[in-house]
Amino acid sequence: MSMNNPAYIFTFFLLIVVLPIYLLLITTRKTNYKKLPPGSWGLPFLGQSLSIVHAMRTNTAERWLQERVRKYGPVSKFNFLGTPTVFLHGQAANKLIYTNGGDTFANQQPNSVRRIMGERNIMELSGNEHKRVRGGLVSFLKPEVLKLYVGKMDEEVRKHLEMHWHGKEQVQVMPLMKTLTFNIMNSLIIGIEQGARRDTLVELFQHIIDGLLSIPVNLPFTRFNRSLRASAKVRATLRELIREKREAMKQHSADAANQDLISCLLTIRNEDNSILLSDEELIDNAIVIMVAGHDTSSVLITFIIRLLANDPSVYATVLQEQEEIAKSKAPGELLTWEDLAKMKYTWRVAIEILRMTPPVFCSFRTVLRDFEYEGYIIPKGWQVMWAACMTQMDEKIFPDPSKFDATRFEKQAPSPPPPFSFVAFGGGSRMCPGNEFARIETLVTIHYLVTKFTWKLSCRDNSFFRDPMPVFKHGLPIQIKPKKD
Ligand code: HEM
Repeated sequence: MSMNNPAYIFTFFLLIVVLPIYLLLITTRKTNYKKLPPGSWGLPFLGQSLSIVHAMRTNTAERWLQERVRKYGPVSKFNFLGTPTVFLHGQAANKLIYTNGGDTFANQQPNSVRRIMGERNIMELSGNEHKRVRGGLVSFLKPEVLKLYVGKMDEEVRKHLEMHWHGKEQVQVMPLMKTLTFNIMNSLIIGIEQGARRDTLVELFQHIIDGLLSIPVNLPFTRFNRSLRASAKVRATLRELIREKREAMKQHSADAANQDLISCLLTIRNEDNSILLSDEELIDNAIVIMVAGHDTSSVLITFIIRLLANDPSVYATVLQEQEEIAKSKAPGELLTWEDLAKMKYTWRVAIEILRMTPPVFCSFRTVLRDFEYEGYIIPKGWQVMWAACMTQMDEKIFPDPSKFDATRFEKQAPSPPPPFSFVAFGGGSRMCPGNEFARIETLVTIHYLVTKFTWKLSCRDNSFFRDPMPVFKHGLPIQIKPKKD
């Protein structure tokens, strides 16, 4: 082949010029990207959103995540609802997320959640803003204050049983527990008593919840659109309610101020006498609390009712504990804070249920600055996602994780779970401030259920799926019989 031959010139050009440039590009690209976590971006825009939403709806989401971990390890990237996301798994990852200050992670929710719940809701805020709003909410949700409301919760539970359980042979547990916990929240958080206004809010809040993890496409008839419209209507109702409460406080100040969370927040002032929370902050946070509070607790109580129907030994121990407390009360006497302190076994049962089936499946943070974890770079602007079930069902931490064992959480158990492994209520500065509220309403409800009724499951399929909260396919129907007094 002559040196002037065009084929020779072309080959020479390839070897001497193009190949070195190609190799240079490849290696540079490798250097820039080699530390990004493994995983694929999936479909344009949608990424893996449809696949994970489908896994939740078929109750295979835990398996979906476990397969990711098997394939890519504890750190992997994917695209969720249009945002580059890194999925982190393990106790060390939980610790990293819960203990890192506001400079690495912001508690920004997916766009759909932010638009529905409002920009000023506590889950969107960081640093001092978060501290201020959280401080306001905790001033009502702390045990010293909530202990004064045990009687009010007791009355709500009894009213509920009177209206929806007594005189019935069959009930659907899941919708009823939603009604009950929603009514408790209505009474203690926003202070709306029974009536048409409450009934409208129940429906609107269900639309809000349905849209939270939906694909954020705002077209008529999408879930997201229905949720946004419901959120606007709830806001209008709460604005009106705040106006009424202010008016009532002017008339009979002290009484009206101590009725519920909103009234309590309306009275709290900063040192310079300015109001602690603006009306918009009050509204956004009342919505968050109503959503965060009623759906989670109703799921927990429903799981307990299912377990008590299926496990005679756990049922017998819970019943014995509750009957002893019932025996110590006069007819009609309300439960007290001290009674709840005696319900230790019942609460351990609840905690073990939260371990195996945490109502909150996964949580998110936004990455504020590039950081390195397990040898990978997680870039600023990405979203971090983690799931409580991943450590709570890890056999290295909780041996035989699929076995229900309420003794795991006994103080004297041989090895209590290590920190950041049981995270059903989250952790760190953002740990659920409603855990005490949830404990009270759960214990009061179970007390009256086991002492006043017996029940058995009346449907073969009592399975559930996630939407994103657990939903029982048939609402968990049960046959009930009242106990003789
Ligand atoms: C069984 C019941 C409940 C469970 C399992 C639960 C679970 C959780 C979890 C896991 C978080 C943290 C999420 C994260 O880190 O991103 C959280 C936060 C929160 N929960 Fe709960 N929750 C329950 C009941 C309640 C109740 C009854 C209320 C209100 C009365 C409530 C109010 C809140 C609020 C306001 C936050 C946000 C805290 C912050 O960002 O500082 N929760 N909850």
